[in-house]
Amino acid sequence: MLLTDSTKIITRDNIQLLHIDNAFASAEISLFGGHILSFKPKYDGRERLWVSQNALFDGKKPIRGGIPICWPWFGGHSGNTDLPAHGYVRAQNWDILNTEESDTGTTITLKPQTTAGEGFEGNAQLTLVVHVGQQLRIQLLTSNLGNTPFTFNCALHSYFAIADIKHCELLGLSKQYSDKTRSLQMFDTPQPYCFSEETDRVHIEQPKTLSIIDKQIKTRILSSGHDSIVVWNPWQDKSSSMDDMADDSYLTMLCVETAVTQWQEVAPQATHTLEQVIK
Ligand SMILES: O=P(O)(O)OC[C@H]1O[C@@H](O)[C@H](O)[C@@H](O)[C@@H]1O
Repeated sequence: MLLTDSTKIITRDNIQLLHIDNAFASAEISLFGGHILSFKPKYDGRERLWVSQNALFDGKKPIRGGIPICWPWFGGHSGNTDLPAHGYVRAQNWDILNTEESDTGTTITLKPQTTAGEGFEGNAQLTLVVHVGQQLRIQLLTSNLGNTPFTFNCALHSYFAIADIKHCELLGLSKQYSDKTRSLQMFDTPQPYCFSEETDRVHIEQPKTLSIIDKQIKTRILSSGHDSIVVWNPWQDKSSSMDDMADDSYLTMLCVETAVTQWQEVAPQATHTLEQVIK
Protein backbone atom coordinates (compact mmCIF):
# COMPACT_ATOMS: atom_id res chain seq x y z
CA MET A 1 0.00 0.00 0.00
CA LEU A 2 1.38 3.38 -1.04
CA LEU A 3 1.24 5.88 1.81
CA THR A 4 1.16 9.62 1.18
CA ASP A 5 3.95 11.91 2.42
CA SER A 6 2.07 12.78 5.58
CA THR A 7 1.43 9.17 6.65
CA LYS A 8 3.74 6.52 8.05
CA ILE A 9 3.38 3.23 9.90
CA ILE A 10 4.86 2.79 13.35
CA THR A 11 4.72 -0.17 15.71
CA ARG A 12 3.59 -0.12 19.32
CA ASP A 13 3.95 -3.42 21.18
CA ASN A 14 2.03 -5.90 19.04
CA ILE A 15 0.13 -3.52 16.83
CA GLN A 16 0.74 -1.24 13.88
CA LEU A 17 -0.32 2.38 14.02
CA LEU A 18 -0.80 4.76 11.15
CA HIS A 19 0.68 8.12 12.08
CA ILE A 20 -0.61 11.14 10.15
CA ASP A 21 0.98 14.56 10.31
CA ASN A 22 -0.19 17.17 7.80
CA ALA A 23 -0.55 20.97 7.67
CA PHE A 24 -3.78 20.86 9.67
CA ALA A 25 -3.41 18.20 12.35
CA SER A 26 -1.73 15.08 13.59
CA ALA A 27 -3.57 11.83 14.23
CA GLU A 28 -2.93 8.19 15.00
CA ILE A 29 -5.00 5.21 13.90
CA SER A 30 -4.40 1.67 15.12
CA LEU A 31 -4.76 -0.94 12.40
CA PHE A 32 -5.88 -3.25 15.20
CA GLY A 33 -9.56 -2.35 15.42
CA GLY A 34 -9.49 0.47 12.85
CA HIS A 35 -9.27 2.42 16.06
CA ILE A 36 -8.42 6.14 16.09
CA LEU A 37 -6.19 6.96 19.09
CA SER A 38 -5.27 10.59 18.70
CA PHE A 39 -6.41 13.78 16.97
CA LYS A 40 -4.62 17.08 17.55
CA PRO A 41 -5.53 19.99 15.29
CA LYS A 42 -2.62 22.37 14.79
CA TYR A 43 -4.60 25.57 15.32
CA ASP A 44 -4.78 24.86 19.06
CA GLY A 45 -2.55 21.78 19.57
CA ARG A 46 -5.13 20.29 21.95
CA GLU A 47 -5.53 16.50 22.09
CA ARG A 48 -9.23 15.70 21.66
CA LEU A 49 -9.11 11.98 22.49
CA TRP A 50 -8.35 10.13 25.70
CA VAL A 51 -6.41 6.87 25.83
CA SER A 52 -5.96 5.03 29.13
CA GLN A 53 -2.44 5.01 30.53
CA ASN A 54 -3.06 1.29 31.21
CA ALA A 55 -4.42 0.48 27.74
CA LEU A 56 -3.15 -2.79 26.29
CA PHE A 57 -1.61 -2.86 22.83
CA ASP A 58 -1.35 -6.64 22.66
CA GLY A 59 -3.42 -7.05 19.50
CA LYS A 60 -5.93 -9.17 21.39
CA LYS A 61 -7.92 -7.02 23.75
CA PRO A 62 -9.72 -3.92 22.41
CA ILE A 63 -7.78 -0.75 23.23
CA ARG A 64 -9.20 1.29 26.14
CA GLY A 65 -9.69 4.81 24.82
CA GLY A 66 -9.64 6.58 21.46
CA ILE A 67 -12.53 5.65 19.16
CA PRO A 68 -13.39 1.94 19.27
CA ILE A 69 -15.60 0.79 16.40
CA CYS A 70 -18.59 -1.15 17.74
CA TRP A 71 -20.17 -3.33 15.03
CA PRO A 72 -22.39 -5.28 14.16
CA TRP A 73 -23.95 -5.00 17.62
CA PHE A 74 -23.70 -2.55 20.48
CA GLY A 75 -23.19 -3.66 24.10
CA GLY A 76 -23.85 -7.33 24.77
CA HIS A 77 -25.12 -9.55 21.96
CA SER A 78 -28.92 -9.84 22.25
CA GLY A 79 -29.02 -13.63 21.91
CA ASN A 80 -25.68 -14.92 23.18
CA THR A 81 -23.91 -13.44 26.19
CA ASP A 82 -20.74 -15.40 25.38
CA LEU A 83 -20.10 -13.22 22.33
CA PRO A 84 -17.84 -10.16 22.77
CA ALA A 85 -19.37 -6.87 23.92
CA HIS A 86 -19.72 -4.27 21.15
CA GLY A 87 -19.23 -6.81 18.33
CA TYR A 88 -16.04 -8.24 16.93
CA VAL A 89 -14.39 -5.74 14.58
CA ARG A 90 -12.65 -3.76 17.33
CA ALA A 91 -10.51 -6.85 18.02
CA GLN A 92 -9.59 -7.52 14.43
CA ASN A 93 -6.82 -6.31 12.15
CA TRP A 94 -7.91 -3.83 9.52
CA ASP A 95 -6.38 -3.23 6.08
CA ILE A 96 -5.57 0.12 4.52
CA LEU A 97 -7.53 0.52 1.28
CA ASN A 98 -6.36 4.01 0.40
CA THR A 99 -4.61 7.14 1.63
CA GLU A 100 -5.11 10.43 -0.16
CA GLU A 101 -4.13 14.08 0.25
CA SER A 102 -6.38 17.03 -0.61
CA ASP A 103 -6.56 20.78 0.07
CA THR A 104 -8.25 20.06 3.38
CA GLY A 105 -6.15 17.19 4.75
CA THR A 106 -5.51 13.46 4.55
CA THR A 107 -8.16 10.81 3.98
CA ILE A 108 -7.55 7.25 5.10
CA THR A 109 -9.83 4.38 4.10
CA LEU A 110 -9.74 1.11 6.04
CA LYS A 111 -11.66 -2.14 6.16
CA PRO A 112 -11.69 -5.01 8.67
CA GLN A 113 -10.22 -8.29 7.48
CA THR A 114 -13.66 -9.87 7.66
CA THR A 115 -17.19 -8.74 8.48
CA ALA A 116 -18.41 -12.29 9.03
CA GLY A 117 -18.60 -13.60 12.57
CA GLU A 118 -20.70 -15.60 14.98
CA GLY A 119 -23.85 -13.69 15.92
CA PHE A 120 -24.32 -11.84 12.63
CA GLU A 121 -25.89 -13.33 9.50
CA GLY A 122 -25.64 -10.42 7.04
CA ASN A 123 -23.45 -10.29 3.95
CA ALA A 124 -21.88 -6.92 4.70
CA GLN A 125 -19.03 -4.71 3.66
CA LEU A 126 -17.71 -2.32 6.30
CA THR A 127 -15.59 0.69 5.41
CA LEU A 128 -14.09 3.33 7.67
CA VAL A 129 -13.22 6.66 6.08
CA VAL A 130 -11.21 9.03 8.29
CA HIS A 131 -10.47 12.57 7.19
CA VAL A 132 -7.74 14.28 9.21
CA GLY A 133 -7.95 18.01 8.63
CA GLN A 134 -8.74 21.01 10.78
CA GLN A 135 -11.50 18.74 12.09
CA LEU A 136 -11.66 14.96 12.31
CA ARG A 137 -14.39 13.38 10.16
CA ILE A 138 -15.12 9.67 10.71
CA GLN A 139 -17.54 7.77 8.49
CA LEU A 140 -18.50 4.15 9.06
CA LEU A 141 -20.20 2.71 5.99
CA THR A 142 -22.18 -0.51 6.24
CA SER A 143 -23.17 -1.92 2.84
CA ASN A 144 -25.41 -4.88 2.16
CA LEU A 145 -23.80 -7.07 -0.52
CA GLY A 146 -26.43 -9.80 -0.17
CA ASN A 147 -29.92 -10.41 -1.53
CA THR A 148 -31.82 -10.08 1.74
CA PRO A 149 -32.03 -7.19 4.20
CA PHE A 150 -30.11 -7.36 7.49
CA THR A 151 -30.20 -5.35 10.70
CA PHE A 152 -27.27 -4.20 12.79
CA ASN A 153 -26.20 -1.79 15.52
CA CYS A 154 -22.96 0.14 15.75
CA ALA A 155 -21.18 3.03 17.44
CA LEU A 156 -18.27 5.39 17.14
CA HIS A 157 -17.44 4.97 20.83
CA SER A 158 -15.38 8.14 21.28
CA TYR A 159 -13.48 8.77 24.51
CA PHE A 160 -12.91 12.52 24.88
CA ALA A 161 -10.02 13.92 26.91
CA ILE A 162 -11.23 16.38 29.52
CA ALA A 163 -9.58 18.25 32.36
CA ASP A 164 -12.05 17.27 35.09
CA ILE A 165 -15.27 15.25 34.81
CA LYS A 166 -16.59 16.97 37.95
CA HIS A 167 -16.43 20.35 36.24
CA CYS A 168 -17.61 19.57 32.77
CA GLU A 169 -20.98 19.89 31.08
CA LEU A 170 -22.52 18.22 28.05
CA LEU A 171 -24.76 20.40 25.90
CA GLY A 172 -27.23 19.32 23.22
CA LEU A 173 -29.30 16.50 24.73
CA SER A 174 -32.84 17.16 25.93
CA LYS A 175 -35.12 14.11 25.79
CA GLN A 176 -35.25 10.90 27.79
CA TYR A 177 -32.55 8.32 28.26
CA SER A 178 -32.45 4.68 29.24
CA ASP A 179 -30.18 4.24 32.27
CA LYS A 180 -28.01 1.12 32.12
CA THR A 181 -27.03 1.60 35.77
CA ARG A 182 -30.73 1.53 36.80
CA SER A 183 -32.20 -1.49 34.98
CA LEU A 184 -32.74 0.49 31.76
CA GLN A 185 -35.40 2.73 33.35
CA MET A 186 -36.18 5.94 31.47
CA PHE A 187 -35.30 9.35 32.94
CA ASP A 188 -35.39 12.96 31.76
CA THR A 189 -32.05 14.34 30.66
CA PRO A 190 -30.73 16.58 33.46
CA GLN A 191 -30.29 20.28 32.75
CA PRO A 192 -27.53 21.27 33.11
CA TYR A 193 -25.99 17.90 32.15
CA CYS A 194 -23.13 17.48 34.65
CA PHE A 195 -21.47 14.37 36.13
CA SER A 196 -21.24 13.17 39.74
CA GLU A 197 -21.61 9.35 39.54
CA GLU A 198 -21.30 6.36 37.24
CA THR A 199 -23.05 7.28 34.02
CA ASP A 200 -24.13 4.76 31.37
CA ARG A 201 -27.00 6.15 29.32
CA VAL A 202 -28.56 5.54 25.94
CA HIS A 203 -30.26 8.73 24.79
CA ILE A 204 -32.79 7.86 22.10
CA GLU A 205 -32.56 11.12 20.21
CA GLN A 206 -30.62 12.34 17.22
CA PRO A 207 -28.99 15.70 17.98
CA LYS A 208 -26.81 16.98 15.14
CA THR A 209 -24.51 18.93 17.45
CA LEU A 210 -23.24 18.29 20.95
CA SER A 211 -20.65 20.20 22.94
CA ILE A 212 -18.50 19.25 25.89
CA ILE A 213 -17.70 22.35 27.92
CA ASP A 214 -14.71 21.71 30.08
CA LYS A 215 -13.16 24.63 31.98
CA GLN A 216 -14.50 27.02 29.27
CA ILE A 217 -12.94 24.90 26.52
CA LYS A 218 -15.45 23.62 24.01
CA THR A 219 -15.18 20.37 22.04
CA ARG A 220 -17.88 20.05 19.39
CA ILE A 221 -19.26 16.73 18.18
CA LEU A 222 -21.40 16.57 15.05
CA SER A 223 -23.30 13.37 14.30
CA SER A 224 -25.39 11.90 11.50
CA GLY A 225 -26.83 8.51 10.58
CA HIS A 226 -27.39 7.77 14.29
CA ASP A 227 -30.53 6.97 16.25
CA SER A 228 -28.95 7.42 19.70
CA ILE A 229 -26.19 9.07 21.67
CA VAL A 230 -24.54 7.01 24.40
CA VAL A 231 -22.89 8.78 27.33
CA TRP A 232 -20.54 6.78 29.54
CA ASN A 233 -18.21 7.38 32.46
CA PRO A 234 -17.41 4.37 34.70
CA TRP A 235 -16.64 6.52 37.77
CA GLN A 236 -14.30 5.43 40.53
CA ASP A 237 -15.31 1.88 41.55
CA LYS A 238 -15.65 0.59 38.02
CA SER A 239 -12.42 2.29 36.90
CA SER A 240 -10.60 0.59 39.77
CA SER A 241 -12.07 -2.77 38.82
CA MET A 242 -10.89 -2.53 35.20
CA ASP A 243 -7.36 -3.79 34.44
CA ASP A 244 -6.87 -1.31 31.63
CA MET A 245 -7.89 1.80 33.58
CA ALA A 246 -6.04 3.53 36.43
CA ASP A 247 -8.09 4.10 39.60
CA ASP A 248 -8.56 7.81 39.01
CA SER A 249 -8.56 7.84 35.22
CA TYR A 250 -12.34 8.31 35.07
CA LEU A 251 -11.66 11.93 36.06
CA THR A 252 -10.19 12.88 32.69
CA MET A 253 -12.44 11.08 30.20
CA LEU A 254 -15.99 11.20 28.93
CA CYS A 255 -17.43 8.92 26.26
CA VAL A 256 -19.95 10.54 23.94
CA GLU A 257 -20.85 7.95 21.35
CA THR A 258 -22.62 8.47 18.04
CA ALA A 259 -24.59 5.24 17.88
CA VAL A 260 -27.20 3.05 16.25
CA THR A 261 -28.86 1.03 19.05
CA GLN A 262 -32.34 0.46 17.57
CA TRP A 263 -31.39 -2.10 14.86
CA GLN A 264 -30.93 -0.29 11.59
CA GLU A 265 -32.13 -2.24 8.55
CA VAL A 266 -30.02 -2.19 5.39
CA ALA A 267 -31.71 -3.27 2.15
CA PRO A 268 -29.81 -5.30 -0.48
CA GLN A 269 -27.27 -3.10 -2.30
CA ALA A 270 -27.92 -0.19 0.12
CA THR A 271 -25.38 1.52 2.39
CA HIS A 272 -25.85 3.07 5.82
CA THR A 273 -23.40 5.81 6.87
CA LEU A 274 -22.72 6.68 10.49
CA GLU A 275 -20.72 9.87 10.85
CA GLN A 276 -19.04 11.75 13.64
CA VAL A 277 -17.11 14.98 13.23
CA ILE A 278 -14.90 16.24 16.07
CA LYS A 279 -13.89 19.89 16.26
O1 LIG B 1 -15.60 -2.26 28.40
P1 LIG B 1 -16.19 -2.06 27.04
O2 LIG B 1 -16.72 -3.34 26.42
O3 LIG B 1 -15.23 -1.36 26.11
O4 LIG B 1 -17.45 -1.13 27.21
C1 LIG B 1 -17.35 0.09 27.86
C2 LIG B 1 -18.73 0.71 28.02
O5 LIG B 1 -19.19 1.08 26.74
C3 LIG B 1 -20.43 1.81 26.77
O6 LIG B 1 -20.77 2.13 25.47
C4 LIG B 1 -21.50 0.93 27.37
O7 LIG B 1 -22.74 1.64 27.40
C5 LIG B 1 -21.08 0.50 28.76
O8 LIG B 1 -22.07 -0.34 29.32
C6 LIG B 1 -19.74 -0.21 28.70
O9 LIG B 1 -19.32 -0.52 30.01
